Amino acid sequence: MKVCVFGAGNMGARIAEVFLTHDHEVTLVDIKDEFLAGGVKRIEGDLNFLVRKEKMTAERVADLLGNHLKTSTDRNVASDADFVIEVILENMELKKDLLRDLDKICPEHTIFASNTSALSITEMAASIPHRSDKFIGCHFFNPAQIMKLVEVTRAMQTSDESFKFAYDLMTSLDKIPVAVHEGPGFVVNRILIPMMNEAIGIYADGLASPSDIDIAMQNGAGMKSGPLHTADLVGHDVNLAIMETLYRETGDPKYRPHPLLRKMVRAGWLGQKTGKGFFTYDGPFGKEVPGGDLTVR
Ligand SMILES: NC(=O)c1ccc[n+]([C@@H]2O[C@H](COP(=O)([O-])OP(=O)(O)OC[C@H]3O[C@@H](n4cnc5c(N)ncnc54)[C@H](O)[C@@H]3O)[C@@H](O)[C@H]2O)c1
Repeated sequence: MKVCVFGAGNMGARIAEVFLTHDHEVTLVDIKDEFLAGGVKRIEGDLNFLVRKEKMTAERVADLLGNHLKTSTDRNVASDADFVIEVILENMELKKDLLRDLDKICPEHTIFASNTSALSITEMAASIPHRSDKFIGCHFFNPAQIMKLVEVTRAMQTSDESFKFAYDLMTSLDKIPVAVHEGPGFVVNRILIPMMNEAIGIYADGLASPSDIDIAMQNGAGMKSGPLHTADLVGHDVNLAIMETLYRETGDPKYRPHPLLRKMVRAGWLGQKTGKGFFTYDGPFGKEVPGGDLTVR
């Protein structure tokens, strides 16, 4: 199947990798060549890791990267796509603008998906009225090449055929799909992101260091990764956008983004992707530097 992934960032590159390693023809699209190069580098790094672990041969990696993965900065490459998934910034207007263009570019049969964390699938579907039945949320989790869950989220307009197509497609990618209806944050983020926001508040109140908050939740609540490490992995711009969506959509003050989360975004301390968040990393997407807990409130 021909798959176009829009957005070569944190999530898009890894979603492209999942399709690639399951024998689809993949085109990764972003607005700048440097972003595409960064995405391809991450895919290459993951596949070479599999070679070192003897889970993939070097020949297969060369074939996948050389013959089955393309990159482009031109939206028109989606003109023969069977499936497109948008993985661009968490901004409704940007997403709608892309979808309206793709609606004109793609063939009639193309199924459209969004990897949005919390925005309305129904509102996105409504922006492409004559194809809204073919629009669905496929919410992968971070890191997408490893995490099994995909929330397959129906817009009010999504047809049963499109839902079944997406659900079966996710199963064929060795993912565990769950069926979800439209709602801010869907299932996981409605629980997870406010919990991270609370962890940020606990730190800002001076109760414990970032490391100790995570150790507490790992060993007291059975979490594999603590809330602040997870928040750094997701990216604080994404966390803030999700909290704002939950707050705006529900009007419930329990979803108010913590002011420190806002400050982190303003400082550009977005977590792993910029090399600094509640922990310090040796560069963008780098390894954690021991003892690098945030000390500013
Ligand atoms: N970060 C996470 O843990 C996570 C998890 C699940 C879902 N998501 C969702 O996935 C989406 C992307 O998040 P991310 O963390 O990968 O963001 P990111 O900032 O790492 O990447 C976004 C990419 O989209 C590109 N882009 C922007 N406009 C574009 C356009 N018109 N066409 C093509 N590319 C464009 C940007 O240049 C950037 O490379 C968001 O909707 C986010 O909510 C994120």
